[in-house]
Amino acid sequence: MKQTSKIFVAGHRGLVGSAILRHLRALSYTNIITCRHAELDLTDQAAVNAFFDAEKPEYIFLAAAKVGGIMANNTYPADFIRENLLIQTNVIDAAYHHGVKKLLFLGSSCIYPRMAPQPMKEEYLLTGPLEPTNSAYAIAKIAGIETCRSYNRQHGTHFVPVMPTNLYGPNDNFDLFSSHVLPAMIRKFHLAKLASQGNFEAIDQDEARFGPIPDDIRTSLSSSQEIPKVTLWGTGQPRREFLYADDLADACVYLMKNYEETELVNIGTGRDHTIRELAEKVRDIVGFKGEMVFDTSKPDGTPKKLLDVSKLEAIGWQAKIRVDQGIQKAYEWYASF
Ligand SMILES: NC(=O)C1=CN([C@@H]2O[C@H](COP(=O)(O)OP(=O)(O)OC[C@H]3O[C@@H](n4cnc5c(N)ncnc54)[C@H](OP(=O)(O)O)[C@@H]3O)[C@@H](O)[C@H]2O)C=CC1
Ligand SMILES: C[C@H]1O[C@H](OP(=O)(O)OP(=O)(O)OC[C@H]2O[C@@H](n3cnc4c(=O)[nH]c(N)nc43)[C@H](O)[C@@H]2O)[C@@H](O)[C@@H](O)C1=O
Repeated sequence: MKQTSKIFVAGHRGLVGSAILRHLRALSYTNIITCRHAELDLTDQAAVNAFFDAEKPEYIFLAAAKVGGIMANNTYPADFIRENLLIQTNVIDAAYHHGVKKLLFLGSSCIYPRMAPQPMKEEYLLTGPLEPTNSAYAIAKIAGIETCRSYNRQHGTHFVPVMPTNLYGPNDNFDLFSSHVLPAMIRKFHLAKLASQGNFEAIDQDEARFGPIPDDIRTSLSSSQEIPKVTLWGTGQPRREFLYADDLADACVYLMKNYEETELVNIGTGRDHTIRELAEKVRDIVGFKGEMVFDTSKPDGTPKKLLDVSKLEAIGWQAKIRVDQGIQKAYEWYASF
């Protein structure tokens, strides 16, 4: 991939796509193409083909997808499987027909079996049953891996599936129903801190910027003189691994330039934390002084998800941003609005 190559970043306004775009610009790539969802719906095959006819990209980062946390996945499985199958199939097929030199397909660590041995190696794919809260999304992503492999085998393309762990950073989704855990914690602790300071104007501004605050959280923030409690989901015992989006972007560009094979590669840090430990870190970084409670009526999901990153390290890449530094950066981004 040269500085002047024509590079399509699909999903450039999301968490991952925006980080890849920032990274490519910082590295002085000059010929990057993007298209907003409102102008190009990637589930529409004819529209995707017309876009490729007009733009003729040479390299693609496929970071457009229907994405969400445990509750969104568990509530809308039909949307997750349908939209992801359509987006990835349309883009991968158009990439083949338009002679794209290399494509990186973003999968997810939820492709591995729920009870896979830890840390999870690439070869554990399809060795056991999936986690039920996100099986529809996981099966779409597994189909994406097999689509890349099949086009490579039949057509000699160079389409590479990469499997990132849980991600966070600027342009994350902070909606308290559909987000992942880290942005949800940042927002819940921040709102509770504002309420404990009596800063209700800032809470209204937060709602205007990041979307509606659910009624139960609103009530806990507005009513009393006491410091509100922050309610988190599940038992707090599941373990997750977190990678900052800019580290992921660095890994994706590194693999695009240096990985000549086509088999899938995990992208993570190799370290995990319990949800409770993570909550304590976020609470301290935000500076909230009150209590947190766990609502065990909400699902835990997979008990433990930690990627084996030895393949990635052998290719020459390692994560650089520690989780406490990353949370600090993500909180600064969120609180700057
Ligand atoms: N976030 C995470 O923790 C993880 C993410 N990943 C993977 O990384 C990739 C990117 O995820 P992430 O950045 O977090 O997700 P985001 O939701 O932040 O971004 C997804 C982007 O895709 C766009 N998009 C969605 N549907 C369409 C469509 N039909 N046509 C055109 N554009 C569309 C969205 O646009 P709009 O917002 O306008 O709809 C958005 O810009 C995904 O493949 C995901 O599976 C993997 C592991 C973990
Ligand atoms: C990236 C990955 O993301 C999803 O899987 P997940 O890792 O289970 O997702 P999550 O980030 O939403 O939750 C992680 C853990 O955190 C707990 N938790 C506590 N309190 C909140 C909370 O307030 N919000 C959320 N969302 N979770 C909370 C929650 O109960 C769970 O135990 C899949 O969509 C999957 O498809 C996928 O690829």
